[in-house]
Amino acid sequence: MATARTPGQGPLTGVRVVELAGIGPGPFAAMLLADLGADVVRVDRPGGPGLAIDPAYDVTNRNKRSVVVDLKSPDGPARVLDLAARADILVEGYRPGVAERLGVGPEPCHARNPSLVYGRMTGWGQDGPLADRAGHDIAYIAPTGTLGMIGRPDEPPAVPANLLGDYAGGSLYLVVGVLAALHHARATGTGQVVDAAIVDGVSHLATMIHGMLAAGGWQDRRGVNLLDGGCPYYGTYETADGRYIAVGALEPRFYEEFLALLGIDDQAAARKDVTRWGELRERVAARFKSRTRDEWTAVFDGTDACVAPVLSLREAPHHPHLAARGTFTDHGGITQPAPAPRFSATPTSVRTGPARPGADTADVARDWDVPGLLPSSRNPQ
Ligand SMILES: CC(C)(COP(=O)(O)OP(=O)(O)OC[C@H]1O[C@@H](n2cnc3c(N)ncnc32)[C@H](O)[C@@H]1OP(=O)(O)O)[C@@H](O)C(=O)NCCC(=O)NCCSC(=O)C(=O)O
Repeated sequence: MATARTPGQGPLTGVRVVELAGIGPGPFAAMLLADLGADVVRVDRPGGPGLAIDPAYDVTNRNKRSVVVDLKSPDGPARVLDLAARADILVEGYRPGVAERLGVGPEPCHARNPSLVYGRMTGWGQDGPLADRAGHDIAYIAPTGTLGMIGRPDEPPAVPANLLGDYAGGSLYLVVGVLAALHHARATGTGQVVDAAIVDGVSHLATMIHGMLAAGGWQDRRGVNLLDGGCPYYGTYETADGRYIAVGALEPRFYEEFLALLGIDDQAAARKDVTRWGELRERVAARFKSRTRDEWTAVFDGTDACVAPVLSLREAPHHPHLAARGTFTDHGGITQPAPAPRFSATPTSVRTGPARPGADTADVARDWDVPGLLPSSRNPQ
């Protein structure tokens, strides 16, 4: 019998993923795989993970199904190994050694399924002096140099929520890694362990900056460089209504269009003359202060001046361009980002809302042929 949560749709249709529930980057990586059509079974723990939000609003569990397995019960590990035996990819985000201690580490999984891709998501990585230490996004990005490079020169580093570490440096690298390893496993029959550490991924994101640093084109401090707000035609400005507008007019022709529309006609030479950047910044700031954000947005609308309004999260879905593309979607009464990227032959969508812990046990037991997941078979009378 087909169910409302039957997986599918998207380029990863037919790929089976086991997610051992954790917080932050692991669940988001598994959501990405689910968005792309994989059959993701989240193994929730009794009582849920530490920082869990209300499951009904935990949108990073959309497009997944959930079973609850107590890995500390005598038969718990065997249930997860049964799932791993039928899976292409497993994702876990415990501290190093925890999965091994629970009996679901790479060794027993590969003994059951040699082609399994075993993806490990952590902040510090599987080895190194800090591997066993607890942490969160901000502590992982701090030593990489990336936290220190964001913000104004005379203020503390700006905190980029948990987007940079958990999701960009963490989840996205895990997903790239497990899909690359899946490609290898399909070609050779050999699985492997993918060690995705936020510290590695975030450092890797700064590759171009390190090149500029080596070339003398980037100073090793924040807020004084071309792309970190140090440049007057690449940054944000306050408008008359206390909101903000963003400018990224780097190339000469875009810079000239920007100045012309802003109403400044004597600063063309300032673009390449750093000694004039202070004056240029003041002139630009004064102009932007003279009208509201939305008035300036209308001025630059339809031009190549590379200017855009800084919107809030609630405003974003209503931006005309994002609305036209359907960048956000509504599912179950929750406005949320639609799956990305987009595929011409295998379109994706939000198929189901957040999986409720344990709600799909019967369906998964049947579809994956793991009857041991069912409570009755665990406790035969
Ligand atoms: C986040 C953590 C610091 C949380 O630390 P801990 O609370 O000590 O959890 P651990 O991962 O070390 O261990 C998980 C514990 O749960 C138990 N466990 C796990 N799953 C189960 C199931 N299914 N059943 C029973 N018990 C379970 C497991 O045995 C461990 O308990 P014991 O056996 O009793 O030890 C750590 O998981 C971690 O470093 N993870 C990797 C990096 C990471 O995800 N960082 C947070 C990113 S989120 C973020 O940055 C942000 O939100 O901001």
